[in-house]
Amino acid sequence: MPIKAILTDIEGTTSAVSFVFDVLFPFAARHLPEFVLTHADESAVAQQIDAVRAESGEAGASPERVVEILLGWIAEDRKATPLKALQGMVWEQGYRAGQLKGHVYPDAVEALRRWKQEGYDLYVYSSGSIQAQKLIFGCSEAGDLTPLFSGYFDTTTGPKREAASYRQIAAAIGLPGEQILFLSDVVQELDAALEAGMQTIGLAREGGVLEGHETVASFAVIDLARV
Ligand SMILES: CSCCC(=O)C(=O)COP(=O)(O)O
Ligand SMILES: [Mg+2]
Repeated sequence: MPIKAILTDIEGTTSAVSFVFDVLFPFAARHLPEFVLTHADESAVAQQIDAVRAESGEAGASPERVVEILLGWIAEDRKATPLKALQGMVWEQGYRAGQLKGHVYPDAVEALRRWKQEGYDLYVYSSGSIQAQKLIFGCSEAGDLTPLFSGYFDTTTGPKREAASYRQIAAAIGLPGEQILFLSDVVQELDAALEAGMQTIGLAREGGVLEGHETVASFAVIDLARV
């Protein structure tokens, strides 16, 4: 069956790992403490603080202790849903103030635009929150790319290394897995998507092979007719 939709990862796939690690994460680490302490009583933030307490097992953690936990999670690149939600809120301030501009590889911008024009539906699945996904593409160096996308998925659907998450995404998109092509730089994510019946292509931007998956270094060489 032909591919009808493309589901793409962000970090290491459409966008440089260095942008996430050297720009986004340090920005969040710098601004998150004041953001959390200032907005702790607002419901959207309070809800995430409670989720940090639940996930860390520290039910009575003060807001200051919650900030310490969050900074530890940033340092270890933990894909914790409440951290990702709070990072998205902090990054929004940076993007709106013009301090951040989303990095998207030019080959990814070109291919995504072409695929959309050819009639493919495009979706995003990242550990970054849906808010953060809309920001990186909406405030990108190439302009607002959000009109290209038909939907966004994050860890509220499930972890990226579990097949069940991809089954749920296929059901939400309304297509059988075999008509969805998943792009990622992480072999465990590709394995999980394959197990759920999706087609896969690995992105190895520095070269190399993602074992068990067709691997390319750029979106420019992906030929959807051959998938
Ligand atoms: C949405 S940009 C921020 C990316 C992020 O926080 C992250 O953890 C990257 O995860 P990905 O699943 O895109 O590799
Ligand atoms: Mg990735």
